[in-house]
Amino acid sequence: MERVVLVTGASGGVGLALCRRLLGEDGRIHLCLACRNAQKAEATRDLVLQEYPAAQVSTVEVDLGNLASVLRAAQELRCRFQHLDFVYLNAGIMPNPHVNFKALWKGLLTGRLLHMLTTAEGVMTQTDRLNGDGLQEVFTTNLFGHFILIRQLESLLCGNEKPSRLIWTSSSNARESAFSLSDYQHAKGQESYSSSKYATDLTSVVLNRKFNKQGLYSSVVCPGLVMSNMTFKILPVFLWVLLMPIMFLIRFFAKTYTLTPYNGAEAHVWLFKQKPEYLDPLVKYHSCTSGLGKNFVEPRKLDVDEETAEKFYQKLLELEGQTLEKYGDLLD
Ligand SMILES: NC(=O)C1=CN([C@@H]2O[C@H](COP(=O)(O)OP(=O)(O)OC[C@H]3O[C@@H](n4cnc5c(N)ncnc54)[C@H](OP(=O)(O)O)[C@@H]3O)[C@@H](O)[C@H]2O)C=CC1
Ligand SMILES: CC(C)CCC[C@@H](C)[C@H]1CC[C@H]2C3=C(CC[C@]12C)[C@@]1(C)CCC(=O)[C@@H](C)[C@@H]1CC3
Repeated sequence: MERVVLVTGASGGVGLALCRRLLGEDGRIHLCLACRNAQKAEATRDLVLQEYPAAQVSTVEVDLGNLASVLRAAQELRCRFQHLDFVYLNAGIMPNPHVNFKALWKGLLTGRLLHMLTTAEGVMTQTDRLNGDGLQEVFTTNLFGHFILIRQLESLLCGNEKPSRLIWTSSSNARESAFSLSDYQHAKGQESYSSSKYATDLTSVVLNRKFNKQGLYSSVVCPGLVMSNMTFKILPVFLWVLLMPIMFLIRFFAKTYTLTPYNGAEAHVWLFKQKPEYLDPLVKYHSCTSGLGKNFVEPRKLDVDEETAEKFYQKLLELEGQTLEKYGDLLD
């Protein structure tokens, strides 16, 4: 029986590279591209079919930052499929990024530069805003929209003969100190991206605890630093081009400088080939590239407190309850 793979944020960057690589691994999968823009989704489908003309590729429209759109997409997917083998929860945003170059300079003097260049700790801030649902946009797009999506797809993911896999694109920028249970949407701070990725790690840990017995397995990956539309919003493209030789040099010391979306998708593709029972739920799988350009995957222990993870999960369930009450008319 064909395997069905759903990829969010499939229209560019890591998501698109992942779709191409997955079809290279197994041309018989049914690939469903989840994109917020229908035209982009069709263009992506055409692009993928040019490379793999015999592939089965469909599209579904979903704006992860808009909960009504997420509920409609879930309804559509429930009608189309009986089972989802893999869901790559990859779409993500980092709006209005600001780089603190002074901090990088200080890092050079204090010996923390390499750490800063790979995690952006103390280097990046963002300005977030409220979306149409009255929720923080980064939290909703990067985590909560995905959470609602998988919860609404539970019948396709849990309790079936075959296991199902969730693979979240997290980040090495995920940091406990950017996250707080009392402000889990990160309305007050300026590190909404870091907070949303830490929240992603917490969520994955609890999903494993609650759903492994029902055949659902969740993993988190970091694609490393990748040149994509997201990073092109951090610095102007010409500056990135000028910095490219330096970044290739940095890669000799920082293996997470994967730089291309193809390399960034290494951990996602590796997980596609693994048996879920053998994976560690408390590990993040990092895509890495050596100085000479060889790709590999490095597992690193997650920095999560399981009690905080459980408390946060309860808060997600509360917010889910409010969401479903608000959009009752969109439910079956
Ligand atoms: N680039 C990097 O260095 C790193 C990236 N990551 C993570 O990797 C993932 C992919 O990012 P990357 O490929 O680099 O960035 P891109 O900006 O290239 O891709 C992001 C994708 O997410 C989609 N997307 C954004 N907002 C929404 C939304 N509201 N609803 C549906 N889809 C949406 C975009 O769609 P559209 O084309 O319509 O904009 C696009 O397909 C993200 O989760 C990011 O946080 C993690 C670590 C490092
Ligand atoms: C490398 C150059 C010589 C200087 C570039 C300075 C900064 C623009 C980068 C240094 C560390 C980078 C970084 C990210 C963005 C660009 C930097 C801040 C990320 C935050 C991008 C998104 C992620 O998810 C993280 C894994 C990246 C961590 C490193």
